[in-house]
Amino acid sequence: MTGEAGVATASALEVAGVVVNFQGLRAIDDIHLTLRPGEILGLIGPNGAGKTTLINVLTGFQVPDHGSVALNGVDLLPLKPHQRSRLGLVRTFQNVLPFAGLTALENVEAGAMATGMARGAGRAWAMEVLGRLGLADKAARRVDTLPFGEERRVGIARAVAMKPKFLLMDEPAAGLNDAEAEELQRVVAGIVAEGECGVLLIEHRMPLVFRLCHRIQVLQHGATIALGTPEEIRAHNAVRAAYLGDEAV
Ligand SMILES: Nc1ncnc2c1ncn2[C@@H]1O[C@H](COP(=O)(O)OP(=O)(O)OP(=O)(O)O)[C@@H](O)[C@H]1O
Repeated sequence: MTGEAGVATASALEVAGVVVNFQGLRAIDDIHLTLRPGEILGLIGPNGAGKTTLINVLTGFQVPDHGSVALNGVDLLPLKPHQRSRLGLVRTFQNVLPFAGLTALENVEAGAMATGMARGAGRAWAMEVLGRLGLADKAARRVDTLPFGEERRVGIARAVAMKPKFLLMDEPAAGLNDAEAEELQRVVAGIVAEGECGVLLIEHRMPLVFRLCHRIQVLQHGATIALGTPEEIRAHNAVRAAYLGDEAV
């Protein structure tokens, strides 16, 4: 949908015609992407395809040379990272949980407070989010004493406490064992089902991506080479040749 000023107004995160150059290297080459509420969109591609650079464009850590990024019709490019997260664009990091010395509850509370909630309401909301992610009985534990999979889930809980409209997940399953990855899959599906938020999932574990995502967008050398349902991507010859190889998905 297009409004009077030619700005997209649909309820979505919309990337149009984004280009990023690094000293002669075109890291992102005319990317278009649409993420809707309630949708899990996988972003996959070989190392160096441009996935992290695109996330940095979305979150405001990389200024694109061309193109536009809009959230529910609001132009994000003039906004700073914290302003974008206030609008509901929230990111989880691969291996970073900055408050390792704090409890699970304190970490998730930090996410709640970032939305501007008062302390009491923030604590209650943080407890609710911990409960939703199966971590209620870990609230008082310092995160650096938790198993790796639970520590990772606390990081996701902190992002969920920020009430994202769109959640950007950068390799959430990296380093998890199979049981933890399966639990993560349930958690991500639950976040989308309960919160009506949309998830952009960057992940190298293909079985997880193909089970979880509604649509998958495949990047190579900074450009989109395929976009479709998991079934369509599985059957896509160029994707198999470029990336999936013999991996069973
Ligand atoms: N700050 C930078 N300066 C110069 N080149 C960069 C910079 N950041 C990324 N690149 C290059 O841009 C290209 C895209 O990198 P990017 O990290 O976005 O890929 P990726 O798909 O996230 O890869 P991976 O799966 O390994 O994380 C690569 O060729 C990379 O070397």
